[in-house]
Amino acid sequence: MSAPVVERAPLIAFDDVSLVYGGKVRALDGVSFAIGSGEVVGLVGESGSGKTTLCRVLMGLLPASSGRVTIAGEPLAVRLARDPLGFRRQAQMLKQEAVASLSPRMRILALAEEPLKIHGMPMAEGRARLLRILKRLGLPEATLDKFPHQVSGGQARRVAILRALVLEPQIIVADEPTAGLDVSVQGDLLNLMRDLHEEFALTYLVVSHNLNVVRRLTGRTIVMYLGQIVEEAPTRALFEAPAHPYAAALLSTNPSVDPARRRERIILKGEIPSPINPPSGCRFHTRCPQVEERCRIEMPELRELGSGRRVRCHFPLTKTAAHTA
Ligand SMILES: Nc1ncnc2c1ncn2[C@@H]1O[C@H](COP(=O)(O)OP(=O)(O)OP(=O)(O)O)[C@@H](O)[C@H]1O
Repeated sequence: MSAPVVERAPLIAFDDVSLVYGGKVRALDGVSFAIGSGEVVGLVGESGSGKTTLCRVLMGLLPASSGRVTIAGEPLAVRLARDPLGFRRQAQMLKQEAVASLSPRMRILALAEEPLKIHGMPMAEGRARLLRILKRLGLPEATLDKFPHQVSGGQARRVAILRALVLEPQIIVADEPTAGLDVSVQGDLLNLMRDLHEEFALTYLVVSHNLNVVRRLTGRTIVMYLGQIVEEAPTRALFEAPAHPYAAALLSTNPSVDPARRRERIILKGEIPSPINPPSGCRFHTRCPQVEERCRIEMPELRELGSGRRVRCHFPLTKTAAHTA
């Protein structure tokens, strides 16, 4: 007799999640996705598409207006009520501003120990872990005696990673992890993040305007437009042939090193509309290069297209069309 199949709940699941600010700004609108333990998922979309809001809901900083967020099968609201500090350890956010917000009067050692104190973790054990991670991050021990302004941008970013990793998190939400760094330092940081993912068995959600960051780091990418997921696909497949016209336009702005893959840049008309008064039908129809009558009236569902791809479009691009778009 074969063993019963045990369905494991995904580590992170959003089920029809909406978030409305102040009763009228619908920043997230029916967002559903799942991230399995150990996955590295990218989140892209232009400014105002709802990426930061999604991260804040995931981190339990904003309650969803409707829908359900679950962490390993448990509703996030229940988890936060049951074990708030446990969840704050389990899910860490790496923000670009995290470095700037480090207290300038505290030495790096005190800054790195601060999360351990806040979480009441045993100091001796925590410090041993801190030193181990410090070394793994390629930071000399002398760094601990310095103040934040005495280290380079790349090192400061590592200090922020150190502060997150001492808490032994499982989930890392990285918001623009390489923004503001020199290109060579960016590459090092991405390599480091990739190694840490393996070594610390982390699950990443990577938010970035820099599509190359997402391409290098992630296995799957979610594309958002005006509070909705418009496409989700394995990263490689998405970059090769986006199926949603918005994804195609967004990715066409990314310079490809491979001339065979270079596409013509698709320039979208106008700005992203306001989520206070979103367009009827497909949210993207006001800017879509191949809009049809149906798109103005009927909102497309997020449909499975096979091979792990979901697309919210009545007329998804075929592979050939995407290449010649
Ligand atoms: N506190 C708030 N109150 C009202 N509206 C808000 C608030 N925060 C964000 N918004 C609006 O919600 C929408 C989504 O914003 P969000 O910051 O999540 O987008 P984003 O994709 O993260 O943008 P960026 O890439 O610029 O960070 C935008 O229209 C924004 O103006």
